[in-house]
Amino acid sequence: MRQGPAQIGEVSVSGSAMSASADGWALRTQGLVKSYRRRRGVSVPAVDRLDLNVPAGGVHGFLGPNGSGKTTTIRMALGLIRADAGQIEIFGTQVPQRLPEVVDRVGAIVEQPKFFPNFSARRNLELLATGIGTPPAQVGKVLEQVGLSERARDRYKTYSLGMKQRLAIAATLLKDPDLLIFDEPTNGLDPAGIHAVRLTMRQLAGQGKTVLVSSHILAEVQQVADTVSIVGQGRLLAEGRVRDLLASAGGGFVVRATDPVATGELLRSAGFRLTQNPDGGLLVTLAPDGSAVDGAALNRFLAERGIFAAELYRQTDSLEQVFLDLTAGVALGQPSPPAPPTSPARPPATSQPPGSQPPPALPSSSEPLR
Ligand SMILES: Nc1ncnc2c1ncn2[C@@H]1O[C@H](COP(=O)(O)OP(=O)(O)OP(=O)(O)O)[C@@H](O)[C@H]1O
Repeated sequence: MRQGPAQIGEVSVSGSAMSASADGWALRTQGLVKSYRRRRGVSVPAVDRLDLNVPAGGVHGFLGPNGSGKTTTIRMALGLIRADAGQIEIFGTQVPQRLPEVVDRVGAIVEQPKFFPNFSARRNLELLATGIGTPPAQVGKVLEQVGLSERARDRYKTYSLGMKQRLAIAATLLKDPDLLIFDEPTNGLDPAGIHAVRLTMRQLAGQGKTVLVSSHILAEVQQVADTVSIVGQGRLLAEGRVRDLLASAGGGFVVRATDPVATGELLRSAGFRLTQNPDGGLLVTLAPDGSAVDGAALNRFLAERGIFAAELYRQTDSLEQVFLDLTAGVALGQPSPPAPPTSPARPPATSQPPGSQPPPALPSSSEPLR
């Protein structure tokens, strides 16, 4: 980082300068760049001058559409691939240069880990624990932490997808890390599985850990994250507390119809922007002309096509809407909007466990947000 660790946190919060220890941040990147070479030798940036600030403690959502550079960023932070430029710190320690110093404080699921299908969950974890020199007693503890104690003796191959994912989380907990990095942990899970993983993430945060969770489903992470970084095309679009970002959102309309698939297709083909509402129904966030949705016009549009919504109501709280506002009118796959001005970081005042205090402020969301 440009600032040495001692300066990290020399910031102004509510008008008063305060300093935070380097541990005030779990992970930070500055000017991070990674390009991949495509056919004909053209280099395309997957991560583009990314400044990421993940406060220590709490759940931090790393959000953005498919292909926005989340996995690439995570892989660089874990030393799995090399950055072209920029810097990364984990708990104030520069990585990958000094990764061995912090590696034990980090647990990550980037791809589905391999477990032996015919071994029980407990046996699989015992093998892993032996491999990394963790006391076997830790196995029972991590199974308890992810709510798998009851099924620990069942064979891995009999596990549901959600249980497999929770076992993967348990594996990352064996080292009792301070920072957990989960790349799209709810991919492919049913609502019950998603709920269980969410609950696990909240519980881990409650124990003072930092959970960095990436997802392309903004609405889903909105329910579990204290703070988020929203990226688009490799660049930071917004960062801050979820509640601050939501306060800036324009909202949309939720439509509940008897045939949500057909209704969704109809709306999409007419040019409406929509997404799945986390509590059910379709969340229509933008009218075909890119303007805010007019509830009466939406109702009329549906009725004229023989669709009578069982419910249609205004929904104001949506990170999806924040994202759409930030990329206003710029369709995904188009050039990204200019990067937000780099504002000085606002790290937590202390490194207390997050469960005991509200999430710390992040770089001002008022800068990148309108
Ligand atoms: N090994 C690779 N070689 C070439 N291009 C790559 C490679 N890995 C990723 N990319 C490209 O880099 C961009 C960012 O991909 P990345 O997987 O980091 O995005 P993501 O935000 O994690 O997406 P998703 O939500 O789909 O997982 C994409 O355009 C992708 O096609």
